[in-house]
Amino acid sequence: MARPQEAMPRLCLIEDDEIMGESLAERFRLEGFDVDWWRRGAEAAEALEKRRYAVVVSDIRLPDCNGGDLFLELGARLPMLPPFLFLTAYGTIDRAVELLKAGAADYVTKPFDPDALVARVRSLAQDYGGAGGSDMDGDALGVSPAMRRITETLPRLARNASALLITGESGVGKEHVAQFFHRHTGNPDAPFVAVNCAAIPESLLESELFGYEKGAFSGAVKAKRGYFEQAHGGTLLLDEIGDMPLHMQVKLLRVLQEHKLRRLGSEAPTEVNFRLVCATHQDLKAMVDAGTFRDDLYYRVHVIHLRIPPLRERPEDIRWFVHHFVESFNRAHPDERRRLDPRTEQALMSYSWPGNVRELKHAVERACILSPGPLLGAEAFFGEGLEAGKTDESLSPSLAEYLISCERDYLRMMLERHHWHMTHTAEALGITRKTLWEKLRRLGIEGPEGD
Ligand SMILES: Nc1ncnc2c1ncn2[C@@H]1O[C@H](COP(=O)(O)OP(=O)(O)OP(=O)(O)O)[C@@H](O)[C@H]1O
Repeated sequence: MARPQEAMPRLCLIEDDEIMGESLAERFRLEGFDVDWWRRGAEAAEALEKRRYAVVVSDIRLPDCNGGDLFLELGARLPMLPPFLFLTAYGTIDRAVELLKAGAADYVTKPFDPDALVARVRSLAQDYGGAGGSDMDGDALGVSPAMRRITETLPRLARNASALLITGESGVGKEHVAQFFHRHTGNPDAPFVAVNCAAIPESLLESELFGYEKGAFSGAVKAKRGYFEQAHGGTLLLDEIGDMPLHMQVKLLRVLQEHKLRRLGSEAPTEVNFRLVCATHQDLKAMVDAGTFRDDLYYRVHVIHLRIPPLRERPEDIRWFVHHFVESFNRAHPDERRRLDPRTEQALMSYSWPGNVRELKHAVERACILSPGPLLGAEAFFGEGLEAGKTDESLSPSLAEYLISCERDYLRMMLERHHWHMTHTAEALGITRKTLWEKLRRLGIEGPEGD
């Protein structure tokens, strides 16, 4: 099947030299990029304002301006810039280093190895969000293969499935995915009702879910529709379904089978029809085995199961989310636009994010608010101890450096344990070989002979 158009990474090439530009444009097109080639800085600036690119490859010396000034000027004006990679001649290396400090992604010195350049550009495009197309809009769940698969599958499930089970650690985005499912059911105006089963006291759960008639119990001064009824015609999310007590599980199953319920204090049945999304961070199968979750309900809700991987298993999404949340901040605060220092990105990607997307979102929001200037440095995320130029030795190494060194040591230990067998090590770590390879490259870990 043809890949959708936006899956092709869009490259902005700024190069005035005809021979160099022609050969780069051709090479990148052959490599599967959708290339826009601009000879002048002004044309490129206009395009960068209008189109979304996955990556920019720019010469520093251009006929109408300096590529570095163009980058700085756009960075100050636009809410978000794709990664900039500069092509530098010998005499412009100092300038390229300065640009790195100002937030550029990388530079290569002419003459360069075209294969290495393609590999670097591909990795920047992937880290940033691949296509540079519609990925950053509200209808994407991430850019990792796992999240792309889920994004592609969900609309079909939403049209056909009446029940869905979403599992994953706290904060991975289970409720977000449930809302995405609901938006694609074809009736976006229908109700979406989210209930956290763990947050409702057991004694109130039945009346909250089933509703009650006036006078059904001492506090029932007027009739109330329960969550099941409120979700009628729409989607009901039962979050933390593993926390539902056994006696309520029986009642839930009956509602799912009969599509009817009786409010507390009522004899008359009320018809209810909703799509059910259950979410949990627990292992329901293990709970069935332990007798704390009913097997008949398990089979009823488990028809379609989506597992949302933790962020540490999909580092591509870390950078994508950071940009996504910075962009949200910039939209809300157009006068205080922020952008990321690439060195900060590396530290963010090396951290394991135990609180997943929720923790990352809060960290970005906090960093955007606390950062004194537009460039988000590591100190905004990890504390004042990282402030550039700080000399207090007691604050060294920084948290980011410490986290990176922990990760480096851990990977080395795992590699040694698996005799440096990449596939076995990646499996043991629960990540792909590619992710492992990228981590080794990023952390500067070489094979045993190079050590
Ligand atoms: N794809 C996404 N795009 C934007 N924001 C997201 C995305 N996924 C998650 N978030 C945000 O991350 C936070 C946590 O997400 P969510 O509440 O869906 O996680 P959860 O897995 O349901 O957590 P819990 O298990 O604690 O209930 C929310 O603020 C949510 O808006």
